[in-house]
Amino acid sequence: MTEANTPKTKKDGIVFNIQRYSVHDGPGIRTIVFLKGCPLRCQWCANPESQQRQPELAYNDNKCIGTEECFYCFKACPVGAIQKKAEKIQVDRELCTNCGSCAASCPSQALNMYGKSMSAKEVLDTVEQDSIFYSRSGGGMTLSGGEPLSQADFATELLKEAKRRRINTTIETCGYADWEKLEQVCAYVDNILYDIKSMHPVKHQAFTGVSNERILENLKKLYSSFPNKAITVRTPVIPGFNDTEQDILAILDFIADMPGVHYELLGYHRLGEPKYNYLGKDYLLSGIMPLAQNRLAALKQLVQEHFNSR
Ligand SMILES: C[S@@+](CC[C@H](N)C(=O)[O-])C[C@H]1O[C@@H](n2cnc3c(N)ncnc32)[C@H](O)[C@@H]1O
Ligand code: SF4
Ligand code: SF4
Ligand code: SF4
Repeated sequence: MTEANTPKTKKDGIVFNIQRYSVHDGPGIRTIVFLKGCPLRCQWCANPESQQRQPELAYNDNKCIGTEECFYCFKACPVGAIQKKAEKIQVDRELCTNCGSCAASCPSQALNMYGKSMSAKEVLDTVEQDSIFYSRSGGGMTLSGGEPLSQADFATELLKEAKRRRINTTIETCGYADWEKLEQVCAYVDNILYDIKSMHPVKHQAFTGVSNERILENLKKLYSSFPNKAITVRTPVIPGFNDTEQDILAILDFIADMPGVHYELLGYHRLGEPKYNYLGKDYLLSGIMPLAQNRLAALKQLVQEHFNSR
């Protein structure tokens, strides 16, 4: 491992991106901190680089200047995982240990590491650079990922530090974690964005790798344990998985006895698709197009009418 990828202390976390000036994922202008690691494998996941907990190597063929020009990566790899392929390279993922040496030697950033070790102070010092925007817009820091609860202790450190610096906090979570971890983290969160991807346990298992039982149970506990927190349940609408009226009505039914909980639909997008290729992974939904605007609008209308009739 290179120095940047080696946790400096036990308290450090693995962060793969800090995105500034976001107007999604919480109120106002926000800085999104993306933590690595997730127990789910949603087939549509826009952040495949988030799923594995440890830093991992990405290779973008388009940026490689060619093995005739440099081939520094070959010399840097201690395990022989890099070979020539049509004047460029290929990475043998079976051999690769994600040590990062090749990425450090690559002059064109064709090779890159997703994820690096950071302390809570380092993260918050970056987040705080935008505090002027937060105070004007009601924004703050959002923890995302990956699944922030898979680094629950680090997430708690980040949130505590944000609170100490009077920064508003939001978390985006799939809700799949031990209840104690969810409870621990949410104690320091102002807004909770909580995904319910489907009410159907078998479909949920098939498309995300886990059943939805624990997720649904955790939402009930969250609602009763934190009556004053702002909770928004969200559903990414994925064609062929959960894009029927019945799918959405079943979720609305589940949250019907949780007054005050907001609900939002997110349109499926394929912005993450190229990253699957960089990681040597297959994108299983490559033939699936985003939902037509009018179908998504009709589902949003359904949600609106449901709330109006309550
Ligand atoms: C990347 S996830 C991270 C937080 C957490 N792991 C979760 O799934 O809620 C953030 C949000 O992006 C949504 N999302 C992921 N991939 C998507 C895609 N291809 N299209 C639309 N929304 C997507 C998720 O449903 C979630 O609401
Ligand atoms: S990250 Fe993988 S391919 Fe790159 S030097 Fe390390 S082992 Fe070799
Ligand atoms: S070091 Fe980078 S640019 Fe050079 S051959 Fe390897 S991947 Fe291509
Ligand atoms: S739970 Fe979130 S981060 Fe994890 S695979 Fe699904 S969409 Fe991606």
